[in-house]
Amino acid sequence: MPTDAGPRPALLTVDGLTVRFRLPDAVVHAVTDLRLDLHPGELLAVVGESGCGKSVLAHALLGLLPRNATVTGHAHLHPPDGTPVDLVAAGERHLARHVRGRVVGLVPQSPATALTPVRTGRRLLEETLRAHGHPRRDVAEAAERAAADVGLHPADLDRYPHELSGGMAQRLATALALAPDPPLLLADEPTSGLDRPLVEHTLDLLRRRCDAGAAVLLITHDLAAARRVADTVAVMYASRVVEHRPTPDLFDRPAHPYTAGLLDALPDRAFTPVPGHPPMLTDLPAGCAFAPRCHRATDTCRTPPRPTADGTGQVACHHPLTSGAAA
Ligand SMILES: Nc1ncnc2c1ncn2[C@@H]1O[C@H](COP(=O)(O)OP(=O)(O)OP(=O)(O)O)[C@@H](O)[C@H]1O
Repeated sequence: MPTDAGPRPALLTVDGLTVRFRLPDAVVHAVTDLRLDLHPGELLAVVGESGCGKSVLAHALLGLLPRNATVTGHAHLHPPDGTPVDLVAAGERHLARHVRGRVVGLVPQSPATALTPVRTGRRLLEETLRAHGHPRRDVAEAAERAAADVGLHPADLDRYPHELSGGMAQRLATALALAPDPPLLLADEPTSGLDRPLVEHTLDLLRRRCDAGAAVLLITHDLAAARRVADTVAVMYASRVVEHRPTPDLFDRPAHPYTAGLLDALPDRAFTPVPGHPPMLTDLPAGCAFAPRCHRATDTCRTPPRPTADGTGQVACHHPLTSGAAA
């Protein structure tokens, strides 16, 4: 995938990542054959309708899926000062000791449930900083600075998670993920529950981390947020990435009919929702999963389209919009 992030080697190379959940009488195809690179300094937004596999992708990268999940493929992480690791093959002990928090930070989608309930925000932040080697003498000051960065008042730090509003818990979770300064941050809907100024504040904070050299994978259903801060956008549909290209190209010349549909649904565009509903991930069609909703579908779409480079990025569609292919 070409990006403007320069020739630096990728920090993360995901290759054929596939996640299945076993249910008593079905298999959920949550992520299928996902391939992408993420470079230092790059902010990649992963967008798509609810249930398409975005959060499962983030959890698969951190080994945080429940026991009914099977993960295959590879996700090679190349930490700047560490040993490369395949996040899929690495065991729980390695991920817990060397990867989670330290090299890969996670802003979880549901911070209220992810925050340890018996510690105040201050204690959580101070413990996180100390666990990642921050000198004890100025840890208190560093915790307040991390809180201020996300717009939390020092007094808010003395509350327990259940005493925080949803937006405050969200900001505390963001501060906890950012505090160890990980080179890779997975931010799963980090702006949910925040009002507009705080949304922009948080997005700008993530952007600044990238500008300082970190890589951010931002999971969001908010296309305006992606447009504001992302270098590249990957569009997921029914467990697969169907289009991936630099942000301006994706917004100006979408190639996949689904991407074009998502953009048409924006209030400042046609404000028309994509017709129909996504398929059940337990019952995907053999061919293109978007075909039943697509006005361009033909018999060819009964076979699955392969991701194909088209000049500015990649699209997986038998009948891409011609404007999208124009490099
Ligand atoms: N433990 C599980 N067992 C079975 N299915 C699961 C499990 N966890 C997630 N899924 C399914 O995997 C699919 C992808 O879920 P995921 O949470 O990644 O969606 P998403 O794109 O992040 O949506 P949202 O924006 O609503 O969070 C969904 O169909 C979900 O129901």
